[in-house]
Amino acid sequence: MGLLQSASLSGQAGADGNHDGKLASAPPVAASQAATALAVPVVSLAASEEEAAAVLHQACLEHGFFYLCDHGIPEELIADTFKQQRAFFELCIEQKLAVAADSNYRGYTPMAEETLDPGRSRRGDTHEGLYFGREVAADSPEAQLPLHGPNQWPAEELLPGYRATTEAYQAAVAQLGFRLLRLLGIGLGLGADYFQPFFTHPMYFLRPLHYSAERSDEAAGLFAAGAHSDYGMLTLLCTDDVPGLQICTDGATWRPVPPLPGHLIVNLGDMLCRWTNGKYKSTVHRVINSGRERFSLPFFFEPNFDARVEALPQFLKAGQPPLFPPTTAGQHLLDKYHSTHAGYGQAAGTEAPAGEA
Ligand SMILES: O=C(O)CCC(=O)C(=O)O
Ligand SMILES: [Fe+2]
Repeated sequence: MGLLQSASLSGQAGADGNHDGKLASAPPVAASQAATALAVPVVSLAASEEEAAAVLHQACLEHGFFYLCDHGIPEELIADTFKQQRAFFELCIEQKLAVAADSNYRGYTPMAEETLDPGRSRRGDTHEGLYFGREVAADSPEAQLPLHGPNQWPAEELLPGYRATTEAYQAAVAQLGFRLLRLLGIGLGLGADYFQPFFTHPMYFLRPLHYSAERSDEAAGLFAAGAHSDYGMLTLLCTDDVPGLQICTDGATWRPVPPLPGHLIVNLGDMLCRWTNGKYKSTVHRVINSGRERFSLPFFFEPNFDARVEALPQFLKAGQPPLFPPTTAGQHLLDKYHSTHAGYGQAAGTEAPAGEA
């Protein structure tokens, strides 16, 4: 699919919500409505930066979700990365727990450890996952920061090629993140390099996920991934061919964003919403499982730990306070990990950081 096209998707009404454009607590339950078609824009990286930035800007204003094509990550690398993740998740629990998430929250998080929508869930989400951040040597001064340090890799003898493949995919998708940063700067009229200084030591995380085949049951409070907005700047998501991702853009209806072969799904996180004082959308989404096992590869692209995230002056109306209090990228991430990961406080041995309003 080329530039300026959009994928028109019709959806099934599900649990309903109310996303008010602010950062996402999950939408409250409301009456069901019939779903209408939703056009998800497609940004092509084969177009000029100006053209691509214009489509991206529109997508960010509308739903904060778009498909990305002509992204340049080889199909074979994607296929190998999924193959390696499947092999990891097929290991027995003891082998997986050998790389259990450490004090930097890097490593394995078991099934149901995460509850993305604690208000509505009765059990943890039906997925297990792994966090791999930007590799930081244990003796680097950066390793003093929360969430920073060496990654934990399964033994090479156990999963030959796992680390090399996963790192190659992570490097490729991180490069894409930097390309999208340029488009964001152009789209906002701030200049292609505007966001670069906030990403000199980015906190990015590849998070291979495995969803069990257990059917989601909204009434019973069981979700594959509960309703949430993403915490960072951008999420670049690659999924297998099993649908499940849904977004709520109108406060009332959940609509599917199905996988499209050769395309990544990109969505904005909270930090862009904060920087633009709500002008760009960090849209609530979730994963509903209809009975098939599913694998996905979200890549969370986040600014430097100490990057200050606050509304840029051009997005403030005279005399009006910003919608969100200022924070830092690191603080926002820690706040979110504390509220959604059962293991975070324990593994980290940290005190809960001061919450934000
Ligand atoms: O697996 C998916 O399709 C989405 C996952 C997601 O929303 C997340 O991990 O934040
Ligand atoms: Fe998400």
